Amino acid sequence: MARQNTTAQQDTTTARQDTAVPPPAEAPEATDQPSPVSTDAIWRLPVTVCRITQFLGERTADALLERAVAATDDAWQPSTIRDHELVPDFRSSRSHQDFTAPELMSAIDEVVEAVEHTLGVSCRYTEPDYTLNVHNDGDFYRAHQDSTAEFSPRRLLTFVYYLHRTPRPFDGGELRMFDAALPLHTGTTGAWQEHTWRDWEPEHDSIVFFRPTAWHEVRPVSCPGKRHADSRFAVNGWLCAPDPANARTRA
Ligand SMILES: O=C(O)CCC(=O)C(=O)O
Ligand SMILES: [Fe+2]
Repeated sequence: MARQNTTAQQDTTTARQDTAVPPPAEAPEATDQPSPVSTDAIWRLPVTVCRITQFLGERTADALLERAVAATDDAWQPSTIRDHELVPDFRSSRSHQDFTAPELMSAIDEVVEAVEHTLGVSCRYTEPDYTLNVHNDGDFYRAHQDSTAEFSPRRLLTFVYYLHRTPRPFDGGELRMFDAALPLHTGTTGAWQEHTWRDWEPEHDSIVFFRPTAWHEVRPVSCPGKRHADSRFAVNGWLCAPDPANARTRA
């Protein structure tokens, strides 16, 4: 047990006692009494998020937003989860699979080394995989992980880049990042209602990076006018480990 320095310095009697050889410890009696020490302790570790604002700069971001707004109507599909399942009360938004943003990918390349160091991941030889997602009035995405041992384990780093018109034409839509709950004793992660979190604003021209195993959600969006151009736009993707199925076989 820690003791206060001041007491140790002022009280010489105590100091001498501290250095004396203690009497031999008696062997503890064997007992069937359960220990009163709680084994339900949980470490709550704030999850690390790397966030950069004004990431591409006004001109590039505004041009990207206009491209996103103008993206052809027929390529928008209701967003899916996991194995392309449609689960409207878990995820409500629309996704555009064919949207390309090479200027965003180059900018990510420029910062990825700093992000790797901060998050403790290595993205060597990874390939980006991304979609454009829009959330309009009433849309949301409930708490999930982007990768687990079973689903999409090749995703090594998540990025989400936000775009919207100014002033922000919607309310809500924060990215909620849950703190990691690490059990001292395996087998318990605590009740879901006890989890703690931090919300991040989906600010135009900002980007966040986090580990794909982190629990996160998109809070419901309120956009009463329901105009497509007033949506919360996000280019959301991952840096993925190469698919072993595509590896060249040795000659
Ligand atoms: O749009 C966001 O803030 C996050 C979206 C997300 O979590 C996802 O698409 O997996
Ligand atoms: Fe996600």
